[in-house]
Amino acid sequence: MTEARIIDGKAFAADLRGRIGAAVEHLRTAYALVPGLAVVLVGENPASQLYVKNKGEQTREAGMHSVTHRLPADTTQEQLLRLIGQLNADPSIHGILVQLPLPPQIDPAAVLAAIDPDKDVDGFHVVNAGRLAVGLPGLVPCTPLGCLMLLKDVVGDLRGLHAVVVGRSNIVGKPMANLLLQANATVTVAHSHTVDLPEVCRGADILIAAVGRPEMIRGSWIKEGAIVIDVGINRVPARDPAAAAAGKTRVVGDVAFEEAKGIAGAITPVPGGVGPMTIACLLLNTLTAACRSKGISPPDDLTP
Ligand SMILES: Nc1nc2c(c(=O)[nH]1)N[C@@H](CN(C=O)c1ccc(C(=O)N[C@@H](CCC(=O)O)C(=O)O)cc1)CN2
Repeated sequence: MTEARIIDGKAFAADLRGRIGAAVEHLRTAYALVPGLAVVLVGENPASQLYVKNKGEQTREAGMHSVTHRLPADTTQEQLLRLIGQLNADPSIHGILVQLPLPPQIDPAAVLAAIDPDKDVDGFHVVNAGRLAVGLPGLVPCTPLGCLMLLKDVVGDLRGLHAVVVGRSNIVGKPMANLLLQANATVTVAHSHTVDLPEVCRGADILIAAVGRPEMIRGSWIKEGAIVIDVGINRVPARDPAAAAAGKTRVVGDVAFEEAKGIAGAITPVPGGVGPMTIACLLLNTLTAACRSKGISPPDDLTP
């Protein structure tokens, strides 16, 4: 039995960010255009604080204009909507992202609906969801876009392959299914009501795990040679009991990696797989939004 190829999302994302940086430099010299990204964080969720810090750093490293708005946890929906209105009207900002989750007094649907769809670099606005569903150019959610890039790097052509997406969220599962359909895969979307989920998964040439449940997908659910893309990022107690008792944690995916790697043909690790692609694709979407705002074609060697 051969071990699966480990798909190095961290290296792929670093290379993509380098290519985005080169494209940004070209935009600056050829068109005097500097793509700008505004990230809005409400509250003090520690994981969100880290993601937002990384987004700012990586945006600047790519040569883009970066603005971060850190708002207190008791910010009202009205205050947040006012800020979004200002960012929509700001010509130096081509991409707007509101970090999720939001505090309970704020309705995320109302906030996402307020972002100009052409600046919606998260791709969460219903206009962009609709564009993706009918195959029109729009902005595509970053995590599924990153998964598609990794998949295409491993298999090239997805035509006719059976892809099973486990999870049907608006942020990952549904856009992922639409992207796979566009790539001519045969797509099954499985969820909490699916009958005999292990058997459904065993039918997959490509298995996308996006359920948010630590190590739920076992090795025995995977077809030999399948490509497994693990979107899950779950914090569980550290392996060492003393460390766990001291509150230390580790990150695992939705797939039982140690079991799966002996069966799959290729698999993304957690951490270091899909996660780093999310921010790289955010930069890509910002570049795309900036180009479109000036009627410039985005460089096609960057898109999957
Ligand atoms: N507005 C948005 N909010 C959130 C999104 C999003 O795409 N848009 N996604 C997640 C958080 N996220 C980016 O915002 C994100 C998550 C994980 C990673 C990452 O690189 N993860 C590392 C491991 C990190 C760890 O150890 O905790 C990895 O997988 O290697 C990047 C970005 C929710 N909110």
